[in-house]
Amino acid sequence: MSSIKIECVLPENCRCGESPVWEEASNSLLFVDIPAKRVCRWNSLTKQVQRVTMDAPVSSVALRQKGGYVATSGTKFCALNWEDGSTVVLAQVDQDKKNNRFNDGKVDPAGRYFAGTMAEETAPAVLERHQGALYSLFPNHHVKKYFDQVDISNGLDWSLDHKIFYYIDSLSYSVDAFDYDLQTGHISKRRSVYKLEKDEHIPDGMCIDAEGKLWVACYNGGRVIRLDPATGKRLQTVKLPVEKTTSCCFGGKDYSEMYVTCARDGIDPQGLLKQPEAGGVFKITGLGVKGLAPYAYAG
Ligand SMILES: O=C(O)[C@H](O)[C@@H](O)[C@H](O)[C@H](O)CO
Ligand SMILES: [Zn+2]
Repeated sequence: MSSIKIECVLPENCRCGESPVWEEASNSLLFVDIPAKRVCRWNSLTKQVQRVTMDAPVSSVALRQKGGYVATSGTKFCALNWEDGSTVVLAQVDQDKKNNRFNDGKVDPAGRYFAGTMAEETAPAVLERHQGALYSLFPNHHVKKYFDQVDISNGLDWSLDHKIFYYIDSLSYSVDAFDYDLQTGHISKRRSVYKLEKDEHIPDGMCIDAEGKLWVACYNGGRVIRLDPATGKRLQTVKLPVEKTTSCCFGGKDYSEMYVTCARDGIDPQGLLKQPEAGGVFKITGLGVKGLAPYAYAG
């Protein structure tokens, strides 16, 4: 039996931390603080954080094969030059929906950048429904729209054989799967693989491990859960000392550590006394399972 250890490695006080991504080349964790319009890079060796502020809420960040990063900011897919903080717009979506912004995003095994949108929230999980859509940015900067009517587009990842795309629309309280065609980037045959239980609250960010099991961060549930998408069973629950856990990824040596982001917004002063580390970045060790390296955008 492995012994699980959970520690807050960075007390960043994120209003809404999200999109943790491990960058092996720099031994760093990238993540965003959405309403703070900030992309952060925490060096796990020096413990130093670098921060770049963008001009709109930034909801996800990903590696780029050419160097630097890509990010979703407002309703734009952008390239981000880390050295000088400059951005270049690669594409824009939802131009007819002024109140929309991107939410979670991730690069697929072929180098396409997937990300979905949502209406801006007036409070956590309070928003105009069915305004979002799911998109991907191809390496040639062409945008493909998959479907709309999304409430809160959230966690996403691909199966180890690249034949399944897993996806969360938070307010459906479901983790869904689609057949995936890696060659074309097409998805089909949507089905649910897991419905959240009441005390698990809202499914948010998600990542797959090296055994093909899914890890889902439960917003308001203060936990990450491990699911077997083949059987629809929950295999494990790992509780954290903060309630608004938003997303998770594997990183560190051989991707044997899990990093979890969380939010501080929406917790009253009384609540913050009980969870002073809300908005920090957490590291979980001793899970006994590894993750995968993130893919980098190919455009
Ligand atoms: O982290 C995200 O993905 C959203 O942008 C957040 O706002 C929360 O998920 C949401 O409030 C709960 O559903
Ligand atoms: Zn999210």
